[in-house]
Amino acid sequence: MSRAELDDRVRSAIEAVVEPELGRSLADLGLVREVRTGPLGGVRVEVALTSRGYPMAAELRTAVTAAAESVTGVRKVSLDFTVLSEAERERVAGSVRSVPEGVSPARAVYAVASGKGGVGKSSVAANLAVAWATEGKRVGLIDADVWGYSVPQLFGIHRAPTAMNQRMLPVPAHGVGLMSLGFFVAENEPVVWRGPMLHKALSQFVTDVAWDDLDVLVLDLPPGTGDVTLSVLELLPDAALLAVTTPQPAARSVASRVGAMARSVSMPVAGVIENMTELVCADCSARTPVFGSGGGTQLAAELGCPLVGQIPLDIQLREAGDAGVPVVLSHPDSPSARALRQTAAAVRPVRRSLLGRSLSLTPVTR
Ligand SMILES: Nc1ncnc2c1ncn2[C@@H]1O[C@H](COP(=O)(O)OP(=O)(O)OP(=O)(O)O)[C@@H](O)[C@H]1O
Repeated sequence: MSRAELDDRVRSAIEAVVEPELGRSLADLGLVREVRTGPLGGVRVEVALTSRGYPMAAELRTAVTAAAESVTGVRKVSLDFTVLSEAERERVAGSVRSVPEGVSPARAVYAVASGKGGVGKSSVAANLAVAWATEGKRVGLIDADVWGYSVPQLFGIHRAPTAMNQRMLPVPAHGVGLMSLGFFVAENEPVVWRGPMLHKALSQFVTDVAWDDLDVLVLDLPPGTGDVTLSVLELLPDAALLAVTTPQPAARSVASRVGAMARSVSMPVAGVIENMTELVCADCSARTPVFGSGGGTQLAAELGCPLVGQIPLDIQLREAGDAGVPVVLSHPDSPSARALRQTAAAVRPVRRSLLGRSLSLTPVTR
């Protein structure tokens, strides 16, 4: 094969790599500056980064190097990064889109809620998002749990999002685009904002973020039935509720208030997820219902929706959350990861009834 042919093959392989922040190929974004192969299978590659402090350089280096090395005849890859000029950056930024106000950024929107804190709502939301992403869906996750945000920790991300064309880019991690108030505050700093400011922040997370044609948008709601939940419903009227509870009667009865709130604003309930269903003994397979049993089934019956999943108590789930890699990725064969994947497969979109909704239609009289 001639050097020119090898150059072409390496260029095609590299150009197919997807730039993680914008979710588009390097060819699309025009970021591959140079590919030059030497006589002994050495390749010099130059790729332009979209900004000086580009946060995904390590990931991009790994992906570009692997793509070049996958071409037969390539022995050694040397990759240099440069940065787009202002004019080039403006061209790329011009293609950053966001959804117009009032239009849903995703085909399905699920608001994950619980009656009280600590039942595992955020862990479930994070793992469902990753499970859908591993199925090939384009998934976004908004951490609407503004006072108790845990998405940065669960995904191991502690940096602010990149801004482009006056839009924030979702922070990519483990295949999911993320947005969280936690990305904007120093670690452990309390959030003391009140209702209207939080509503504004959430509305920016929906309309000022470049969510690009998502299949699924997951919202991790704060526990309870407060203002933030109502704000979310106002901003994303097509959201369907996924109610998380433990099997305990007390947890179920608080969760049922969330269901009642959803009904009062005509929000459909896509399902109930029972978390911490039982502890499975690693050595003897004995199952212990630490938090009692029946809560999920009863809540589903009360809300008139399916029980879409039962997730066991699993130390690997807790460890994975602490390590910043959701359990469906870090321990895919663990009991909780299996149950979470099954749950993701069982959730079906539900449409909100048009009854009682004001439609933006004007009747025509002849
Ligand atoms: N099935 C499970 N097995 C083991 N540990 C779990 C399970 N589900 C959640 N946990 C652990 O329980 C703790 C609380 O979980 P998580 O933060 O997801 O709950 P939450 O309902 O979102 O809480 P909050 O509303 O306070 O944010 C975490 O340490 C998490 O790792």
